[in-house]
Amino acid sequence: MTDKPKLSMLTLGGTIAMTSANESGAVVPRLDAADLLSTLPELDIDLVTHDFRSLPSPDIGFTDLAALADKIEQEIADGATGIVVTQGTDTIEESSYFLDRTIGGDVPIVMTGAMRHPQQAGPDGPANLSAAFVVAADPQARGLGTVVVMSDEVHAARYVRKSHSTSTGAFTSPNAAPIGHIVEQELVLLSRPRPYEPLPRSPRLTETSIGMVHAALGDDGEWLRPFAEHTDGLVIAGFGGGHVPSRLVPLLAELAEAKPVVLASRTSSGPVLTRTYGYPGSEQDLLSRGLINAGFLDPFKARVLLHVLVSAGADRAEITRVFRASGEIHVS
Ligand SMILES: NC(=O)C[C@H](N)C(=O)O
Repeated sequence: MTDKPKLSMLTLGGTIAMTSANESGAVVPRLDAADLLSTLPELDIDLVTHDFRSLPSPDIGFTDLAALADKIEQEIADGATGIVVTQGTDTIEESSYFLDRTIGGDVPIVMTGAMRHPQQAGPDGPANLSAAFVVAADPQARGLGTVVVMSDEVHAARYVRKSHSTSTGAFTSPNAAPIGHIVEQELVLLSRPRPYEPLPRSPRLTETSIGMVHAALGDDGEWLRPFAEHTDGLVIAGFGGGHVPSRLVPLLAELAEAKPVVLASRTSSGPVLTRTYGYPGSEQDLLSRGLINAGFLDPFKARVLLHVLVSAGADRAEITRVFRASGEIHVS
């Protein structure tokens, strides 16, 4: 009998696991869980490891995420009290949100990665991985859902963004703040996001296609109709509080009749408005034409959520209800 935390570690690749394959020095994913663990002091935990994928994170897709979620649920069913996932940082804000929305229960899922690869001076991977184990092993983390641990900060999956392309402090929670810190190898928890009911993962996840379009100055939207034809739903990342050029309005209204069209903001923080502006192409105009308000959800997380809902066959009323609940800021 042991009362050590029983953790499972799954590796997906990313910079944390990259080394150069030739003299060019350019790095690719090559390291496995044993390599990553060899950089840490001995851990006082019961640990099983799974080398799940070895990908740069731009290559992770919904098929990988669905398989990862299934595997994590299996690990939890087998008694894991915490899960650590390593992956590339480019898409961790999306994959963490996918896991957060589709896996229920209290077992914390802690994702981490690195901004500097192991061959650079001062690689951050070992420190991030060590911090991820601290969080996953701490009973306070039960019920937190999926979190991203980077630079000794704990970010809720629903808020976290990669906000810088190279900094080791790249991860922020623009609409909130980190929900915790790691101090002297211990978790200091500041707030707890309100738990969600898990959403179903449909087998149709892999064949669903949700498009995302950013509003841009002077865009005439000529290309939008052929683009939209190939999608099952759209996320429009509008200017400011949720605005587009007025000439796009008739087409967006037409599309919103045919498929779910979600309105987010391209600004990276702050919500889509509801009652400030009334000009053609404003938030009020678009919402009155059937676009669904993403609230505080950024366009990338809105796209993940719409993907999950559309693939599961949710109707417009259900999509609107889930977005209304998900677009709020929930901490206590
Ligand atoms: N820092 C990183 O991990 C970036 C890398 N391109 C990835 O996402 O796989």
